[in-house]
Amino acid sequence: MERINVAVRARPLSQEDAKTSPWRISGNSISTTNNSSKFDFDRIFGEDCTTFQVYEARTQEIVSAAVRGFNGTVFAYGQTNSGKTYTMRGSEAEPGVIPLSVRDLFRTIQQDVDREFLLRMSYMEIYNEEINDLLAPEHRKLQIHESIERGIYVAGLREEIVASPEQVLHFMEFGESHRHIGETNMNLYSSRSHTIFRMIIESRDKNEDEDINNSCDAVRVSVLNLVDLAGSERAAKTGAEGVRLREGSHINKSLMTLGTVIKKLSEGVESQGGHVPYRDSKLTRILQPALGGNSNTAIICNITLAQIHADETKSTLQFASRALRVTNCARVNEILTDAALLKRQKKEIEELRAKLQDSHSEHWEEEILNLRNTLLQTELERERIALELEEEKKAQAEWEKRVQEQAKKIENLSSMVLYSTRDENRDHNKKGKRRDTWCPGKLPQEVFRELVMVLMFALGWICGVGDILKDAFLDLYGCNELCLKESLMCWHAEESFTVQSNASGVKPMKPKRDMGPLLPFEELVKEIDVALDDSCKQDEDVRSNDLEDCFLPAPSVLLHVTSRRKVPLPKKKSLPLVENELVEMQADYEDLLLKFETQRTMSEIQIDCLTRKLAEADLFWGEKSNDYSLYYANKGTINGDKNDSLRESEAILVIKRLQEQIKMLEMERSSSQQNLDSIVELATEQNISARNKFEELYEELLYAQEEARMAQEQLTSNESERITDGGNSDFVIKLSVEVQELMSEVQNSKKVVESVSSLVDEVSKSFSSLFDVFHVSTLNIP
Ligand SMILES: Nc1ncnc2c1ncn2[C@@H]1O[C@H](COP(=O)(O)OP(=O)(O)OP(=O)(O)O)[C@@H](O)[C@H]1O
Repeated sequence: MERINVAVRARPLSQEDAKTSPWRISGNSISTTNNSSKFDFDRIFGEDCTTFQVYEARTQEIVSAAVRGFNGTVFAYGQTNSGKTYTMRGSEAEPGVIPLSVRDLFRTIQQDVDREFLLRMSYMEIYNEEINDLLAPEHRKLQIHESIERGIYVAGLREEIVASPEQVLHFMEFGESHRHIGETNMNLYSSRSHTIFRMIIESRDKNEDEDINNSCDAVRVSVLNLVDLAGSERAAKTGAEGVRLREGSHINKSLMTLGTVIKKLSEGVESQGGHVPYRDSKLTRILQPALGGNSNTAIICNITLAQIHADETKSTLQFASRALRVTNCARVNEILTDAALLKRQKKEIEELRAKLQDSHSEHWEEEILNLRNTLLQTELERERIALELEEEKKAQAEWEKRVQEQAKKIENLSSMVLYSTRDENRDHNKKGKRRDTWCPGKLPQEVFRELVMVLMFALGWICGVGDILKDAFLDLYGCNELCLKESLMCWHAEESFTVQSNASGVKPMKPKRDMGPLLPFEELVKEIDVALDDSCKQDEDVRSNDLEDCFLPAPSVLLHVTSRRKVPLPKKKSLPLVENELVEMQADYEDLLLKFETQRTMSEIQIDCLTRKLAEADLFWGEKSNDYSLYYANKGTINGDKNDSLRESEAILVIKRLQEQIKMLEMERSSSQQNLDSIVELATEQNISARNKFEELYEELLYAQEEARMAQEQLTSNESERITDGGNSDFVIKLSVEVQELMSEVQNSKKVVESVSSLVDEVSKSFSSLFDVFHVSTLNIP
């Protein structure tokens, strides 16, 4: 965007006018002497300035830009007799802007060796709102047209190809001779029309033929308008009457329209979508591109500083001030030759086709396949987790069953021990019938209980489950742990047994027994036999002491009552049943211990596994379930005896929760599946529609290609005509429009594909996040 350049040129004054001038110029400012008005411009040229200086200031640059392909317009504006024609056309003594521009134009072209130029010129006037061709005087009342290719143009206006400045000036002289000039009171040679001198500059790169694919095959076409406007005038001053009055009326009217257009543009009406009355006059209509359009524009406002023309000068300065606020947007005007246009369109079609193929549905099919694979993997993962959960549940049930069986066996064994002791009591009762004892019935039971306890503990110790058997025994017989330890101490004591009886003060009778490895079951049985034998002997001793009453000694004491080993006659008579039971017990115990050990190992492994998974589940559900966290946090305070049952409860609880999780995940997965199905369906529909669109576009492209080929053939045959009159331009324009439509359709299709792509991306992201949640949840499933 560039502002219109506005310069002011004041014509020389007579000495009298200079004395009375109300204006004062200071730099680029002009003001009235009483400071009632002040204006600033890009440049103000005083009466001493030459036309060349005016030309140099801005017009020279515009001409240079025109050679490079930018449109340019320079026009002189001002009241009549202010020096517009003097500035634009000049004289032999002082050439005006037009001849200076023409010479500069050719000079610049000659310096550009890389491009070849074709220059044409036209010269027209707008007289009484009629356009006359000054190069072809017979061409009058020409009409203004507008087309995509040429923009606004005067139809039928002659354009002479020129090759030198002299040729241009010659045609210009010819045109001037047909211009309407009339005498008024103010100007002997007053311009009665607006004249527009136009140079059309075409150029193309000289290397185009060498490199046919080079983008420089475009032709630049720029227009340079140099306009000498008729001056605004007041009939009272000019004394115009009749024809002159009518001319002045048209001049003023068109200048007023120009002023209105400049005013609207300076107010930004056009940029706000408002109406700018370009069509109200032929002048503004022809100059439309130069006013707020595609052109570098400069206005030279000619003024006179005489007192008598102060109002007109002020009006001109106001117009110039408004013009300062108008901006244009000049750009290089590149057009393509028909062949180049076809070539470029072909290239664009190839690019579009490549883009279409790039965005082919294979990509989406691949995406859908990936999504389906992901879904399948998720399904497999879910099934695997469900199977693991099922196996875990089975293992848990089996473990519970084994624990129950184990408890039942322990119970059965306990009952067997009880029955055994009962039978023993019965045997002793029988014995009691034969002889008196100090404690009939009591002693064998206690002794037997002690022995069984020791036996169980020893076996348990051997098998590594002493603690469990100890607990079972303590539960069965209600002994305290101290008692059991005492027994064990005595059983394995290194020191000689000491009789602890207060009543009899029994002395040590058994020698030291060396501390050896744990006894096998047979030796334990022997020891039991010895103990029983000793107890029987003690019975006899007690009886010999005639003790009527008895006290119940501690089992451990009774075990150590005597160390004498006698012939075990009584034992053989009293303990056959016990021996059998012991054998059975041994077998049962061994079997039980084996099973128990196996189960215990399995249980420990399962418990470890469950504990680990519970810890993971705790991590996952810790935030969601405070109750469970609290429960789990308090787990450590639970007695060791109930660890297994608690862990079992925990495992059941976790399994239930995990089952709920799985149900939720299955629901989520099902909803995800539905979403995915709908998305796949949508994507498939979009894909089909994109394919259809592609096929349609492809057919249209083929059709366009065919048309292009035909056009090329036609153009080849009419190559000579094509250069001068652009006979196929309409067809090319039509083809260009069709290609534009195709491109827009392709763009639309791309947008559809992009929208589908973004939709699939979003779904993929949501599915991915859902899968992550699912995956994290499955990590917590035992
Ligand atoms: N800067 C100047 N130096 C010398 N003479 C000038 C200058 N400007 C104008 N003149 C003289 O003033 C007279 C009027 O100038 P000119 O015809 O260019 O005015 P104009 O604005 O074109 O008038 P109109 O609008 O009536 O055609 C001419 O005789 C011209 O030589």
